[in-house]
Amino acid sequence: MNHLIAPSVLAADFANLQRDIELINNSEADWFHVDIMDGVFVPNISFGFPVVESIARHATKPLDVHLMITDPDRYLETFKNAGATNITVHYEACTHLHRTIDAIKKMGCTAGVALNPHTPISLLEDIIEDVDLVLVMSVNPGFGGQKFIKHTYQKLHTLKALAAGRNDSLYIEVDGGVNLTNATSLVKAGANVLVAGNFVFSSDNPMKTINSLKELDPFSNLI
Ligand SMILES: O=C(CO)[C@H](O)[C@H](O)COP(=O)(O)O
Repeated sequence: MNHLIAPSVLAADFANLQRDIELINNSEADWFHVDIMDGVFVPNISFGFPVVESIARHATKPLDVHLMITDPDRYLETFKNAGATNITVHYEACTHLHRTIDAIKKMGCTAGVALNPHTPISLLEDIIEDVDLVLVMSVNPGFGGQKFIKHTYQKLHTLKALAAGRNDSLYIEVDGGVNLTNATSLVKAGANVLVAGNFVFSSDNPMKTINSLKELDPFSNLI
């Protein structure tokens, strides 16, 4: 699978949200990454259902919704109705992860599980076949613009090995501090979805930045 790019709307200009949505629509990005923070699971609050509905109304690409919230089961259906294509919940926020993943799929969405930087890949041993996506957090969740944690490379290798032969269509997503310096190495380590927020929207030309991330060819020098 060629790698996908999911610009994080968290770093967009909320006063010009429609402009930034159109920018993503017209770029080579594949998905919209939509971060939901509740101020409890993470020490920050982002935005809620009306904003997700507005994004969905204007977006021409799938909405990849990352729930950084406690007890996400309460809101799965509301996010689906707001326009989510993929819903990712945190391993650390779920008591019955298998049930939650099942509920997301039964609604017709793809289902992802996110891991905080301290949470080992090995904990996915008994659920790797059931998820569509694993989101490896490469910063502690809650804020954009943080420094990339290098141990992520090791986690991507471990995840790729865990999924091999058991879930070969798995989306392996990396989120936090992604930029043009580490993107090639991340794809080589196993990531096939790159989330980028600040690197895109703080750049002089966000469209060009998205397209540069997409046009990387990490395997071009391999026979
Ligand atoms: O989930 C997130 C924060 O919890 C963001 O998606 C992530 O941090 C991306 O932002 P940036 O690319 O600016 O690091």
